Amino acid sequence: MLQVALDRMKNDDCVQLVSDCHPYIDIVEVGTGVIKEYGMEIVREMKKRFPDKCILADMKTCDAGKHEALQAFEAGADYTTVMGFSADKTILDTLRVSEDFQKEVVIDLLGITSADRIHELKHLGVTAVSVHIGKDMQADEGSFDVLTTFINALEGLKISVAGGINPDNIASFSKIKPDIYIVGSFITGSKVPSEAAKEIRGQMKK
Ligand SMILES: O=C(CO)[C@H](O)[C@H](O)COP(=O)(O)O
Repeated sequence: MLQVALDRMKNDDCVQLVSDCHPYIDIVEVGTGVIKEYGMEIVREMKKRFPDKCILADMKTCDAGKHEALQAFEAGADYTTVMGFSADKTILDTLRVSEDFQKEVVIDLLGITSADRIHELKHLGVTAVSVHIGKDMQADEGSFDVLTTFINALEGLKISVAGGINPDNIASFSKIKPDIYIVGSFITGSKVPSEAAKEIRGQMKK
């Protein structure tokens, strides 16, 4: 699946971009910064406007798990994100809320460097993770080592990948056999976002 990440964008531009890229995307990610700007209202609006798409609220929760998971799911999100380094209780609380709503928690592995934590997360009941090379880490080639380090530990999990994915580097993300490619800047920063989304879709097939 292709998840388009809406980051550093205005409300109307988010709506326009999803309308333009509609045939090529499966999941709409309302980025953390966009949520900080507009609050849960933007999640509510995206679900209302695009009921046929899955909506991911990139809450990046790291504490107060129950409250933030409730916020996301009550606003209509199908997925919410929780940081992998959070306390186990935070993760368990969000998983419990997701069961009540029959929605999904995606654990963001940003900042996790040891596969041991992935085994612990599985033990807690986590089923979906995002292997994420952060915006500020993308310049450091060493940050991409996790793609190799995590391969065995990821077995059995639903995997998303993110971190500056574009047609030139998508092959290096493919080696961990992701279920979901998360693409932000390459699509949102493109002159014709629908063409960029179509191109990524083509690369995903390859
Ligand atoms: O979660 C994110 C930043 O924290 C982004 O949504 C994710 O990294 C995808 O965006 P890009 O393709 O621009 O890296």
